[in-house]
Amino acid sequence: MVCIGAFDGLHLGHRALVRHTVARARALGVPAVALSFEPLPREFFAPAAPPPRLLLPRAKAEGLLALDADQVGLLRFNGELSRWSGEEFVQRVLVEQLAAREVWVGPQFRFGKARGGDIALLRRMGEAAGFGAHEIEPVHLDGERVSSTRIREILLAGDFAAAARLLGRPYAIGGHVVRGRQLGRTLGFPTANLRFGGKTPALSGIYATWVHGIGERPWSSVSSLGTRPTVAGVEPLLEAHLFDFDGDLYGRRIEVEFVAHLRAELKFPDLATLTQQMHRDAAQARQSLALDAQRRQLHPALPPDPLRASGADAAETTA
Ligand SMILES: Cc1cc2nc3c(=O)[nH]c(=O)nc-3n(C[C@H](O)[C@H](O)[C@H](O)COP(=O)(O)O)c2cc1C
Ligand SMILES: Nc1ncnc2c1ncn2[C@@H]1O[C@H](COP(=O)(O)OP(=O)(O)O)[C@@H](O)[C@H]1O
Repeated sequence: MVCIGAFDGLHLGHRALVRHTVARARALGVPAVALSFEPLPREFFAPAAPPPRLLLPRAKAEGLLALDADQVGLLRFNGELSRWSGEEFVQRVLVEQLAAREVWVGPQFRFGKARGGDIALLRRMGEAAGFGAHEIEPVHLDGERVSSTRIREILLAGDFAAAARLLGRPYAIGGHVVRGRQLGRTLGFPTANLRFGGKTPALSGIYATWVHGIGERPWSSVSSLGTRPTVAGVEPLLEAHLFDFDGDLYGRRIEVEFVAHLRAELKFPDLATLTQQMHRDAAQARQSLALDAQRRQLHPALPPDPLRASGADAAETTA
């Protein structure tokens, strides 16, 4: 049993597809395989200006496993794969490599050279090769289709509550804490830094955040996501300053959950001016988080996140 998709975000639509595939696999007593591509085809074709990503590759793979897929295949999307026709893709991957019994895809799924392959091709080749091909119904919320594009727009607008409803969990980015220039501590704002490995994050700015993976409870924090123009940075980084925390986080796996957008990233004339602003950001973040904590107590709306494992081994997602 195989499902295929870009799966960026693992939103409600993706989850419905994977869950359905897993249920069919269990019914037929065969393994459930979730197939995706890395880089995403759109990243491969636009290396200079890659489209923003909701989910990093590792988070995607972990998220698919957390949804009970038995195997996750991330096909390396390179020059060769990009030249395979739809027919070649079906023959080589689905028939020869995976011997699929059934293949499930989302609405409007396209594959193969020039996006020439579609559900009709899957059905035609499936009849000849002996596998079934099916498309799941699109998932709607509030009268609109759930899509990665819609979620990117909502995140950019800073509406994290709406994004959480479409994702089925709060938006978060996870990873291992790396060393930076060790400047933060001299400003009074040490920050745990996460990198994006050449991917373009879907967000930019300063945020009130909860950090998961430090203790039992989410840790209140203020985070900056951007290239740090004040210190002539280039690479995008997510930096979380944890309130009332003192300890070594290098190498630790954390997950940063976004709660509120505070402001855009700016280029300051000097570090003193940046630091003054960071104090204001911190005060604002504490306020937002206090409100968020209250709201959650009153409306514990979201179900437990299957993508968020316990503690430091949390899935790298929104994840
Ligand atoms: C709350 C907060 C707000 C920030 N805002 C900006 C900003 O507007 N512009 C900028 O260039 N860097 C900003 N930064 C990033 C700092 O430049 C960075 O944390 C500092 O250079 C320390 O870097 P280091 O972790 O490599 O030591 C911000 C960081 C935090 C924690
Ligand atoms: N309150 C805190 N918030 C975030 N990191 C902290 C905090 N206190 C100590 N640290 C540690 O300090 C490191 C960040 O210090 P910083 O001077 O910004 O160095 P770097 O440039 O390497 O990120 C973090 O990776 C973590 O190990």
